[in-house]
Amino acid sequence: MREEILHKVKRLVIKIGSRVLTCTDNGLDLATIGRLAAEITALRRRGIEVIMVSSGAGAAGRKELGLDDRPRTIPQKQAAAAIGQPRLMRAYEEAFAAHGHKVAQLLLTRHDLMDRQRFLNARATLDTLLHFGIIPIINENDTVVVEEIKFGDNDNLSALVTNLTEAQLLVILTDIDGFYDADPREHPGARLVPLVRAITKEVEKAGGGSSSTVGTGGMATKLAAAKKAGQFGVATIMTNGMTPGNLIRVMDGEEVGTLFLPARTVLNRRKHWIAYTLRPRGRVIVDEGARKVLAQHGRSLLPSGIVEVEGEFERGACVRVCGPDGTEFARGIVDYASQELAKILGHKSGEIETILGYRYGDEIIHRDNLVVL
Ligand SMILES: Nc1ncnc2c1ncn2[C@@H]1O[C@H](COP(=O)(O)OP(=O)(O)O)[C@@H](O)[C@H]1O
Ligand SMILES: N[C@@H](CCC(=O)OP(=O)(O)O)C(=O)O
Repeated sequence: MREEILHKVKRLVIKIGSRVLTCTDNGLDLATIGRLAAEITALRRRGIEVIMVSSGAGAAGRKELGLDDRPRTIPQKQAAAAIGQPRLMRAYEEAFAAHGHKVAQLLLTRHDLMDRQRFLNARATLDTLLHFGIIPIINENDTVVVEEIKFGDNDNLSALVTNLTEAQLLVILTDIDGFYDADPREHPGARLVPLVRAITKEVEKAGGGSSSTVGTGGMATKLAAAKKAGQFGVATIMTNGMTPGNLIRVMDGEEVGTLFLPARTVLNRRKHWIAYTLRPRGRVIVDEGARKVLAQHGRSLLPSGIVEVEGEFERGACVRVCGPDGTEFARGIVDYASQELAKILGHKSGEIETILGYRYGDEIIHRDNLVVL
């Protein structure tokens, strides 16, 4: 199975977690960075293009602020990242230069991938860098990012980068050997799972938070990332980045870490973007009949099936679609704003024009703009 997947890999996204890159006292671990640069160089020699998503800016900077533990406020976190990011890049630059390779920095926010034009600009930049044999190193633009436009963790960002770069594999290097069937801190008998065929609710339940003072999101965000990548048809392999040679072992097809297979039904780019890149602005609660036809028969959402609208949003916004019990089961782009929906919900499509005095169409969310999760 691994061989089949690895055989097709021409372009690879490697995500490296903060703990892998830092010493216990929070400074950058230059020896590890040097070793990873050597391993990545070996992959480049095999003709594989590598895009890195690297954490570690915050962890590398917090020592300079005299903080032993996690920064407590958002400005502290942003200040730590502002100090740490150039240090991190300098460390990579020097480590790769020793092997004759050049690196480049890209700092992204969710806005950059939500907006088609920015997305295409980022893609063109990455393609150009790869064309010139330069290794792009991506991180979230922590110093400017606000809640609204934050990815929040580099696991999810790395999954979106596989889409941006059309890579064939995502490798997540972290501080643990792979995915365990339960959070190993709470369950000492937990076992490593070498293969995950599908990221089911049960699998998600086993994914706990981070155990280190530098990591963000823990296993939960890694599972979310593997799911996102999987819905693009991209497999994820997660392994311990602190173990020398593991990256090479993974690419040699050895059974290290956990392989997450891609989903059987892959979402097209537009639907993936709706489901995972856009940020939902509100909720639309539908009745059981509407839930059924949307979820099972792939129909569009009509006003008659809507029972409640929550939040304020414009026409063209992304919203969560929830069943009568409030559970989200789909996401989509609305053709009507929340204020318009409040007037037409529960009515037949034919009544829209009479109620509003105009109409954009019969559907509230057209099936082309609707993703069942
Ligand atoms: N089921 C699980 N399997 C493995 N690790 C888990 C699990 N649940 C929670 N974790 C925790 O997730 C941590 C890795 O996530 P995190 O600290 O965010 O690392 P990174 O900095 O690499 O992103 C592990 O060290 C472990 O403590
Ligand atoms: N952008 C942040 C890292 C965020 C993050 O996801 O960290 P991690 O869980 O260690 O991959 C930084 O560089 O400090």
